[in-house]
Amino acid sequence: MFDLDKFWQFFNSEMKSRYSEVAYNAWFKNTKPISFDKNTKEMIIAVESPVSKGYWEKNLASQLVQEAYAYADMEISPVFQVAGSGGPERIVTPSKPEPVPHLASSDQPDEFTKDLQLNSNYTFDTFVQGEGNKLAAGAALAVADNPGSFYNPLFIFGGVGLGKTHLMQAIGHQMLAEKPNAKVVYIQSETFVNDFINSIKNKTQDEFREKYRTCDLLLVDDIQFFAKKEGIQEEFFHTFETLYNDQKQIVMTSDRLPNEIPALSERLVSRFTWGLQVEITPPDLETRIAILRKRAEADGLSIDDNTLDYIASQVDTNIRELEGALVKVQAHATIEKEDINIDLAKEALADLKLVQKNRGLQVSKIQEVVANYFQTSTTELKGKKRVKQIVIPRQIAMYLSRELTDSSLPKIGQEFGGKDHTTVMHACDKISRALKTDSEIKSAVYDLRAMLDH
Ligand SMILES: Nc1ncnc2c1ncn2[C@@H]1O[C@H](COP(=O)(O)OP(=O)(O)OP(=O)(O)O)[C@@H](O)[C@H]1O
Repeated sequence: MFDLDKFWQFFNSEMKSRYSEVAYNAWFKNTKPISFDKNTKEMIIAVESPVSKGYWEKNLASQLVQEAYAYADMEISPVFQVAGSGGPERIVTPSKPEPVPHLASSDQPDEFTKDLQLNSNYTFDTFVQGEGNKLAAGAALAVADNPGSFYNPLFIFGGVGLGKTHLMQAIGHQMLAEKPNAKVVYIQSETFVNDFINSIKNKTQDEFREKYRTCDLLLVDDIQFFAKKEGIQEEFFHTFETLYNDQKQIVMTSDRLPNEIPALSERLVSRFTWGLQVEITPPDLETRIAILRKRAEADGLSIDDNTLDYIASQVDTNIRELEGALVKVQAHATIEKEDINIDLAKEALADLKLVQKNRGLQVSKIQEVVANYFQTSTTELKGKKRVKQIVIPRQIAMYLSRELTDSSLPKIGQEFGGKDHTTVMHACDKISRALKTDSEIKSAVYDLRAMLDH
């Protein structure tokens, strides 16, 4: 009798030994069998996202079929279904079983060293996956596994300090680990701009083109700086076309989507969307703790769970700052000659709390919290619907934005889908008055302030 759960356990342990941890987490961990029909041989498997489905169908289904045969002489015909909604999908995975070796930039062949400044810490092994980044990590792995074919270009976007550069460079490390002679070019977009300008000044355009148009992997960080630079965009367009047509991989990062980059030419916007665009969103508490734990381990620090939890709860939007908080605690412990514990962490980070408070909230954060509270969406808050269930939350969100941020009325209007500042003013007046007469609104505003910690 074929036992589906047992077979899946067997298959998973096989895959665990064959794939790196990152790849395993990305492809297998959340994939589950649903049913097997012994007459039709159909095995239904739930995968996390459409991209995962595509990847399984293209790259992993055959392994599953082989393993079923190896396990029970069983022929199966896998069918993949997407379970739940996965958000902006994209996925992952190196087919090479070995973990990705680290390669310090000093190990690069001479011809690349002048362009290549890969940070040796930015590998897949050191990258912690969590809710906010697993699709991006998956996509990066898929690209590292199949450069130039799977998702080209790969466009990683998201807020400051969330790991975009780290992931992008991890692709570079993996390519160099597998093909040490590959030509990997990693640049900040400003470097491209400067190189281009210099090449015109020095009449070295041929060298410029040679550098950018003949690489195997081009990694361009913070591409939003191409905004409004027509000549650069024109040049980059040709670079892109050449690499793309030669099936060379292009990876870009940005703080926003291509169509949100001011005055980015239509043809670049369209090309940037040919491959895959994947967002990294801020890490949840669990991921932040995991990042700190990994970092502490790497630094040989022993920190108990409560203290890690405390530090992770102090910085919630930027991993660079999260790492900074750990460094601060570490420094404090050295100066005070004490072990790291929660009291010491509190002392060390006391001023961080102040800074964070003074820095104030973002309107977007307020919108998110208000939308959640009233079980609506930020899109509705920014929209035009005039029904009461939306109008009240929208007005409360405007009121709190006015009260708790430094944003001007026009700026708030803008953040609410481009509304006029008089609309914001009206909302603020209305909620101020309601606070005196309407107990429901009063308690909602009270709760929301508490949630926003203000
Ligand atoms: N998931 C993660 N696991 C481990 N470290 C991470 C992770 N995400 C980010 N980091 C670390 O956080 C720091 C900031 O990451 P990175 O520079 O890649 O962010 P970024 O999104 O490119 O930021 P920016 O928008 O400023 O360019 C780096 O030290 C990086 O190693």
